[in-house]
Amino acid sequence: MILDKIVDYKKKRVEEEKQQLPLGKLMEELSCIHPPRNFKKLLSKENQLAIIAEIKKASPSKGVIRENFDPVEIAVCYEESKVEAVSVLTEDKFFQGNNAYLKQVRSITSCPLLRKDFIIEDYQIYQSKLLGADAILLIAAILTKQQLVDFQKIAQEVGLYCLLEVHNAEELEKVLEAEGEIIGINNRNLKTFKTTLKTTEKLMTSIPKDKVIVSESGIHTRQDMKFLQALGVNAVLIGEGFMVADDIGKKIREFRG
Ligand SMILES: O=P(O)(O)OC[C@@H](O)[C@@H](O)c1c[nH]c2ccccc12
Repeated sequence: MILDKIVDYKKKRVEEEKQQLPLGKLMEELSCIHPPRNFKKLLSKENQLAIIAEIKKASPSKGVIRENFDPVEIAVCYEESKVEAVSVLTEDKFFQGNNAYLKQVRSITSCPLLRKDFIIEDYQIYQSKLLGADAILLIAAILTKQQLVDFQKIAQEVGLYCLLEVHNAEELEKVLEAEGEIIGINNRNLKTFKTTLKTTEKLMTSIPKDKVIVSESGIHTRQDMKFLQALGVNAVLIGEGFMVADDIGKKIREFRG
């Protein structure tokens, strides 16, 4: 499965990164770090579907999605369009992201930033903070319940929100037991890459009302937005839908209606 491949590569990649900047040094640099921008509050506005807009050049299923890709230019556009938060893909092999994008984007926007990557070790959490993230993604499919608990604790200590991602009932149960507060439902089946908003519809019913719910992937139209809003979702995470647009600002206005 693709996730296994990504995680194998990630393990090697993190080892290289540790060589370049060992944990001890990284922690020293963290001592004078930014307070987080309030990711959670911005996603839980009443009567409004919040948008987390993603900066994503490529994906394993689609290859390159946006040829003329300038992360800073996209971030400026997202900010001008007043999205609630921005997600920056930093995974370099399968999504053609880069850690540097996060740093660059932070300096030019005041939106809260989600680091979109495959976190499998403590090291990456501290690194996310140093790169300028306000929130990190924790993917239940690749982490144990204990890791979800431990990683959330570290994130809280350094001042990072966590978006806990699930795509089936077992993963959701694990995330609820780990007491995640912001839950992302990934509409993409990671084996077939197919997306269906029914995944959100189905899993939503088992999530307590006090959680913030984000529907992720496969959101392509104003209709999709309306459907999710009617379900009571708090926020949507959209990558491709914006990345394929020539005029991203116009696309966002269209989605908002
Ligand atoms: O481009 P889409 O279909 O709008 O999807 C965005 C986002 O949900 C997707 O990029 C994503 C969801 N979970 C992930 C985990 C890792 C990498 C990427 C993702």
